[in-house]
Amino acid sequence: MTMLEQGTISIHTENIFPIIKKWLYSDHEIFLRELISNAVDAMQKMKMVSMAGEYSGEVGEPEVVITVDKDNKQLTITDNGIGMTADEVKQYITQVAFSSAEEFVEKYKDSGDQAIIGHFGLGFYSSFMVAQKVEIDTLSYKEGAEAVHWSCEGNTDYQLEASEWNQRGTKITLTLMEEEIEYAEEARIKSLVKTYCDFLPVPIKLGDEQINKQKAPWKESPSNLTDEDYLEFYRYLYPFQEDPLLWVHLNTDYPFIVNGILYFPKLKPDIDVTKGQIKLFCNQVFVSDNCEEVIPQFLMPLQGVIDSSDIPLNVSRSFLQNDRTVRRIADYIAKKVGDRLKALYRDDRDAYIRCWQDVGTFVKFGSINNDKFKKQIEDILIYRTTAELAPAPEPTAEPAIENSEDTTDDAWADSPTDAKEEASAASSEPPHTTLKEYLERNQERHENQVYYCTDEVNQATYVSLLKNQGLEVLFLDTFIDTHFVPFLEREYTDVKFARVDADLDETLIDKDQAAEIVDPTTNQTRSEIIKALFEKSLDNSNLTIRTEALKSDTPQGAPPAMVLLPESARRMQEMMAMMQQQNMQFPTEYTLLVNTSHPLIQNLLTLSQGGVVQADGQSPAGELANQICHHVYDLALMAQKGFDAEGMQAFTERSNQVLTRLTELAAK
Ligand SMILES: Nc1ncnc2c1ncn2[C@@H]1O[C@H](COP(=O)(O)OP(=O)(O)OP(=O)(O)O)[C@@H](O)[C@H]1O
Repeated sequence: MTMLEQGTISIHTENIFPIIKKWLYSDHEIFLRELISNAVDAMQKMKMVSMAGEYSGEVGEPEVVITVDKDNKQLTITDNGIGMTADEVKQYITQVAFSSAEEFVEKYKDSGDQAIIGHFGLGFYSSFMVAQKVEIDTLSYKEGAEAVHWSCEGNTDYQLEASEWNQRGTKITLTLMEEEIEYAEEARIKSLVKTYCDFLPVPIKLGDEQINKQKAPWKESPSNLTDEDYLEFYRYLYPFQEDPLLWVHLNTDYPFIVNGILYFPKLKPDIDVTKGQIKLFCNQVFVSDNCEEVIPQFLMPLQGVIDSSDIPLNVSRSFLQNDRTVRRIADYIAKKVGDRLKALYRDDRDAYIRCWQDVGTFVKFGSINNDKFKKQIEDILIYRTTAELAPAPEPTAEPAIENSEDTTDDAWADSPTDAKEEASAASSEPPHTTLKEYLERNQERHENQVYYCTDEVNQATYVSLLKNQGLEVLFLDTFIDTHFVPFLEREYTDVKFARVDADLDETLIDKDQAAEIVDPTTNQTRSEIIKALFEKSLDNSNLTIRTEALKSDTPQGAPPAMVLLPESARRMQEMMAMMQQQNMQFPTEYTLLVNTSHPLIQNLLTLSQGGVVQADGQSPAGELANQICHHVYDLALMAQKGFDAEGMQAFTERSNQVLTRLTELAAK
């Protein structure tokens, strides 16, 4: 081989090779992505050169071929791209590539411990993280070009000589360092290609076998994709997961380029909302498994792909967070998600309600965190309700937004609220309503007062009590609602929110009941006697006994007793539990509301008054009344909290005693 040149790579600082070699151990693997990207670039340039008529030969089908040779610790990456002349090798590899690698390392050093997103930018020289020697054999497409061989052993000296390489394009040969021999394993290479280069638009072969998927659906026009295509892509990205609820196809090229498909997954209870699951790509090359800085925080649980060459990659995360384009891209994504939801609400209310349980969590989280998003979707925030509502309006004929190409950026200017505001119930789905509709509907009965339920099972007694008396209850029963209710209160300062068990609405109380009539002999009302009876029996200073006659259509339509937890005390308890990451402790102070209209309570009063006192001072009837007081209390409490072991045992024992006593009486 004739030596063309022997030189010294110009360096401006100390040798950067040791830095590159040591650089972020866990990320050595990215060298393969960098080399394959260069190969694909070279092939795309070849295509352009040919299209411009600057090359008359056969371009051929582009492909990247990788070979591994474990015995010789070698890995080669070959492309049939544009190739390089000796001058270009000197210019692009020894000068440009080196100085850009150097610049990158400089920048990295400045950013201290801050992780640099994607580590793009290190380029060709990243191969020195794994190779003790890197060789290039390349033949340019240019007429009369001669093949050249460049080699460098990870120091500042390189050789450039003639090469026997006789095909257009470039072969990079890495002789791996001893400790990097894993990159001569076929399985390792396959998995790296699948991770980083799966969607590159040219076949990548390991020997004869193509190992990348090649089709990037997010680059397609949405109108060319069917629902099945979107689902198939999701299943490919996230195997063994339930199908997503809906998706949004992002497709814009002005004022920034963003393509992507975002999926709303079914939410799992243990989901970590702080951990992103969206894959970030740059020109179809995988960059990172999280793009927390790029997508708004509230959309973090979304899945899918974002591809943008406008997101700066070789910068620190904090730089990225403050980058104007990145912020605008984040806004764009949030707006598209909002548009998609509004289109679904408008076009298919049933489908919207069906996925609301999961999607609603994102939307509520988004409303709390992002004012623009809140404004965009506030009219489509819905709540399941106990009201029986008329069917939803027919959908309009406007096309769904996700299927429209997008080339505009109104960067979330005040978006028009085009959602329907009429009744939002659906034929086959449980009725749902917006808050505005709720307030309007109930203006007469309970103006600016919202009753809500956080646990349909435990609060069933309360819900049916309110419902039976014509009061409408909203279900705010997802984990985000603990934060969402205070948020709504801040938004609607005139409106009061009370959980169904917080207090009694005046309309539930029957004011004309006999229980309030004063008995001239005792000078007490029946209500006062019942109160005293419970106070004495339960003997619990933290417990307030309140007696009221509850309205009911049938004698046993309202429960004999209920536990009321004051709204503010309960919320305080919830907040403490959240901060300490513990289960909520039951508030220490609360009220037992005893329903004086209930036959059980009326019988109890009679029982407590009518007993014969025995010689030993005991009154069997009085004792039974005492036990029944406890029992009534336990039953009311049971709706609110389970028993501990001791409580359960006492409850069972007492139940048996009461039943025994009652059967004795009945048998007499
Ligand atoms: N396989 C190849 N075929 C043709 N030219 C190549 C090839 N690999 C590298 N080059 C040339 O070397 C230059 C430097 O490559 P390098 O990977 O360091 O940086 P880059 O690709 O320009 O940018 P990046 O930092 O994003 O990787 C390329 O711009 C290209 O001109």
